[in-house]
Amino acid sequence: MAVHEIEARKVPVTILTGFLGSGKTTLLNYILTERHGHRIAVIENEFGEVDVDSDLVLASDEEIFQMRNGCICCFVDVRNDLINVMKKLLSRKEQFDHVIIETSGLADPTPVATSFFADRAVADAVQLDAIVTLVDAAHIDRHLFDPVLDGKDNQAVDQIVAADRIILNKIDLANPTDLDRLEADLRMLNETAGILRSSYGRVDLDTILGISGFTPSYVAERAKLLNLSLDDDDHNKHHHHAHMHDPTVGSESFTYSEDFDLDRLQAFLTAYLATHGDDVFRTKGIIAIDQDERFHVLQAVHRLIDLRPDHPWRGETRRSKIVLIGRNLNRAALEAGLRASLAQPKQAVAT
Ligand SMILES: Nc1nc2c(ncn2[C@@H]2O[C@H](COP(=O)(O)OP(=O)(O)OP(=O)(O)O)[C@@H](O)[C@H]2O)c(=O)[nH]1
Repeated sequence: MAVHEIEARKVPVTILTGFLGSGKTTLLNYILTERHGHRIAVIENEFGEVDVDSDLVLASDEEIFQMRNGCICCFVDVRNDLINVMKKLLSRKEQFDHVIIETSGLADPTPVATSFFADRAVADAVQLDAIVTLVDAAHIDRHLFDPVLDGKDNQAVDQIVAADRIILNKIDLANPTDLDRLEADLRMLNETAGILRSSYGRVDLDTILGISGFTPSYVAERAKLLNLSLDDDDHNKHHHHAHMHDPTVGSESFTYSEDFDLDRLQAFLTAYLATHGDDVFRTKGIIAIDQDERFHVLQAVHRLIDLRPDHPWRGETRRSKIVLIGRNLNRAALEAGLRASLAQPKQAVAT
């Protein structure tokens, strides 16, 4: 069999990355609902203890695997899980023809990419199609030039450096001059990746899927920079010294079985983020609102809040989940504010 025929049977894998709130799930939903002829399996990984993302991904026929026990790029167990999920998927190869891995917003995609090469069976069966990095045009500056990370590993930068395609998203929130300047900054970090612009992730999918944009030698190069060995055992030994996330970033999650008062919750979040919005990178939630049949979806990126009704609760347990990710999160203040925003304030069930 010719080499190109063997190559042709490999399953393409796209790694979808981008800082917290840059629009990964929005793009994923767009991909999953567009008619593009691909049958896609999705593997998701998120940061934060309570799973909100799976509620935010639209129901579809595609397979969605959740990996929640840590950041995909950071923990060896999770990366082994990734290989196991991939092996499980590959045993049903006829059901899909493309795999998308959505990384957590705080992941460096390079170790995720290297994990494929660490397992021979997986390496033989899949082909990394591209690392696609979403960039939030309205908020990326504060992360690229984050003074707290001066001289340290910066995931927002890592994600751009590793990209084969960069999608400059949320162009509706920036003016054309800023976009041009931003694009020039991105070009300084990554000289070769194609840069696309979008609003709500709406790009021509042919420009991001099935592009064979990934260059394996680059993985080796980046792995070396990170002091990551492609050999599994070796990697386990050195991993913790090689690559750590920004240790100043953490998450707080809350679960409530009582309903919220919409106005009070909106007022509390607006006030909290007005004061702490520099430090709170991301807020997400699924919220039960008093006297409302519909669950509400809470999305905030720094101070920009979006809290809106979605579908009626169906068979699910009516219960709210909220996750905040950022620095200096004051759990006690958050809990007090959230509890005071319940329709009938009671004891909170913290997770
Ligand atoms: N104005 C505007 N908002 C957008 C755009 N794309 C996404 N959003 C909003 O930005 C917020 C975050 O989008 P997500 O798709 O959840 O971002 P994400 O990268 O998956 O977030 P994490 O999973 O936390 O890393 C949501 O409120 C989206 O509706 C856009 O192009 N313009």
